[in-house]
Amino acid sequence: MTSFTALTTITGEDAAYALSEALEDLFPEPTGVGVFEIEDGSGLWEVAAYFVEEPDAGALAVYSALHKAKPFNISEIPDQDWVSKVQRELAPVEAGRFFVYGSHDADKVPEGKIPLLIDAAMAFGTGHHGTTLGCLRAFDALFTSGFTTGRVADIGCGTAVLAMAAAKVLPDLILASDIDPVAVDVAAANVTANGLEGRVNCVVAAGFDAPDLAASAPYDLIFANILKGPLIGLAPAMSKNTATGGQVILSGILNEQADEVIAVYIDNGFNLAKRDVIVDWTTLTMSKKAPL
Ligand SMILES: C[S@@+](CC[C@H](N)C(=O)[O-])C[C@H]1O[C@@H](n2cnc3c(N)ncnc32)[C@H](O)[C@@H]1O
Repeated sequence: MTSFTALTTITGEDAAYALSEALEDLFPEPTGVGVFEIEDGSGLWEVAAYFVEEPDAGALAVYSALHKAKPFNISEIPDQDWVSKVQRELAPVEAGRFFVYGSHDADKVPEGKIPLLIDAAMAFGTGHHGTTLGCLRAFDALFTSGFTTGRVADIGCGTAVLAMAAAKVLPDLILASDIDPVAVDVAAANVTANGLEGRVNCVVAAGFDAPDLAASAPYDLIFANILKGPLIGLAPAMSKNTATGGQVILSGILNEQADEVIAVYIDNGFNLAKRDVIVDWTTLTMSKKAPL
């Protein structure tokens, strides 16, 4: 594991997103996972990994990538127990009927809320970021409006926060995938910690590229909280794997990118049903039209 400090004018998971986007431009394929501590006191965020393996070259690449986006200073720092450090700092999050909390806040779950236990680890999805929160709220709204059973997939599951929210309220088996094997291990541990063994199946896969995911398609609901580029790249597969009348909840989209993503999904057979903005981030709910 290579660790860097990043001195930056943007904060928290937004900084992590900016890092991911800048690095994605330089490296088409993920090559590892990096931990970046944002030195403004906002905490520590994992960056899905787009830098070369050798620390020196990696540091250089990260530095160059960041200079394209913002004036950053990067330096390598000694590794430490990042997970414990983050766990001490995270507060619980309420999202509609869901309450996402770490085990240090087990005594704070409010009466009547559906608890999702997620301890900070090496995967994205503690509920704090506007994209995760947007997806949880969009799902909460769908459930309220009558989506109480269906085939569900969570593409880019990270901690499995969205898959587990679905499994807590729907009777169906939920399929989840992530391209990062570390995230899938974290997801599986969270599924166990939440008593959802056998209810959520997490696999390592890019998009739908796994036999388990293909076998359960088409889906009535697909979550995909990944960046604009992967969302657009996956649009034909999302269309193929969504049942007529089914929904997709899309996030990881900066507000200024939303129109482009909507246009691509309309071209792939979807209608826009709902658009939610949380600070800089847009979450879209889109439904699959019947074929002409
Ligand atoms: C922003 S995180 C979302 C995590 C969680 N679903 C949430 O809403 O908080 C995006 C996740 O998507 C994964 N990912 C990125 N591209 C992917 C792809 N093409 N297929 C599957 N997973 C992907 C990343 O490894 C990362 O764990």
